[in-house]
Amino acid sequence: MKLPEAFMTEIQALLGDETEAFLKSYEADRRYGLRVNRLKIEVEAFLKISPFNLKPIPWTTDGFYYDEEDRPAKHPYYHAGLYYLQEPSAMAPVAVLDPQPGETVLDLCACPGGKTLQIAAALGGKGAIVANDISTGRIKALIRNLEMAGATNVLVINESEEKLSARFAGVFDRALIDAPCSGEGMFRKDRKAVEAWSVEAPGNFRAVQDSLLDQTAKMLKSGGRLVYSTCTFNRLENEMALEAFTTRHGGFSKRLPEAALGLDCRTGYGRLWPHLHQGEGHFIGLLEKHADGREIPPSLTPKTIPTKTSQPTEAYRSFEAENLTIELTGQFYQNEGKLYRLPEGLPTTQGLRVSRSGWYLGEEKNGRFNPSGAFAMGLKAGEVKRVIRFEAGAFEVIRYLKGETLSIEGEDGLNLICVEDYPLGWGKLSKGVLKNQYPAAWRML
Ligand SMILES: C[S@@+](CC[C@H](N)C(=O)[O-])C[C@H]1O[C@@H](n2cnc3c(N)ncnc32)[C@H](O)[C@@H]1O
Repeated sequence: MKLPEAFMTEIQALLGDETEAFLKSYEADRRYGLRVNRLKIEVEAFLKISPFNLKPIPWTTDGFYYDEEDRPAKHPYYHAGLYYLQEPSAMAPVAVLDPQPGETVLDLCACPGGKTLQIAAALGGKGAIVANDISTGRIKALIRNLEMAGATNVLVINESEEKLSARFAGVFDRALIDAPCSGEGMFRKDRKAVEAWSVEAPGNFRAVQDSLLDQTAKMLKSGGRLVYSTCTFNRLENEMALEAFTTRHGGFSKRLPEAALGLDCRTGYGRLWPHLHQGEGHFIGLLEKHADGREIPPSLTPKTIPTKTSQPTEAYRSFEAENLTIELTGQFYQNEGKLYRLPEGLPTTQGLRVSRSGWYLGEEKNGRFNPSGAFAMGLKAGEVKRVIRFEAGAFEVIRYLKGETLSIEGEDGLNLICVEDYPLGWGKLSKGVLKNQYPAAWRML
């Protein structure tokens, strides 16, 4: 492959003698990655049922290489959200961020959401995530991915970093900036990325990268951790962006990623290279805000989100009593008949463009509550009174995922349809006929 001269000069400066090995890696086939969704299933349990040829990705505890011919996106387990398909080196930034259950985490450039899902799995449903992206068009895919994965504690926002930082000052324990960049790490898997690149490209991204860093600095708590990552190799968008940032903000210091992750840390930051790591490559900087960093003015300390209803309506509660074995707790929000459960402990979002206020439970129409597909995906089989379970290899499961009506035995009424023990969606059974409620947008083609 012909690579741009200016790009190769920078690679030579970074890699010296290793440049040849780097170039040779462009002849190798790309590797494919799958990350087990621990919101749905433990890694050990997944490995027992997985029909794929999996090999561990060294810098993760839940990521695996699979063979292209495995076609995991075609399997019912994919529709059950048991895993997410993600480029292997893209799994490293969240491994370095290392979010903990109960924390409040910002994912500033979140779409389409691979890293948001990884954060959600690490939190295990405890704590809250704000997933933001400037692109209105890309948010839809993010919401769909969150819903299918059963991530219920994510607030999705579609705002600029300036508007966000004005509202979320001092709120986050950890923040991820997976920044827009010149995409040099995409050259091997996408030849069009080479054509789109120009000598000016790295410099063109710096202004937005600097702004994302500056605004995130305000949003972290003292002692909070920031991961800045890109899928590009040049120093201008990586080391130099972070050195300039720490010069502008004295309250931050550089930390090295855990040695156990096996990243190349020779520049003082973490890197994955296609000739050293089986993946396309990534840059990862880890910074910590000093505990004695600038304090947040009291007027900006977070208040709980004000809600139109803090409790769900009668219609929801009667749906719950009829169909579930649990009673949902927490704070709820109802807007134009649509009911959400809010993530906990976040400031008010009034005046911000909120694309999804947490877990979308369903819609009330004419006094009746109709549950959403997202509600089904956030539940466990044991939390619903009537459940229909299909084997992964059963032809009914494919017919259900295609939106077809099925003739099956079971208890009349609303049923949670599962592949084995893992929810896929709802269906209403009446005298042996299952009316399919699988969302049209999620159907298998
Ligand atoms: C590398 S992609 C993020 C990938 C994502 N983190 C994932 O793992 O799926 C960069 C994202 O940054 C978004 N973006 C660009 N400028 C932004 C800004 N000023 N604020 C927030 N997001 C921005 C783009 O729309 C794009 O979705």
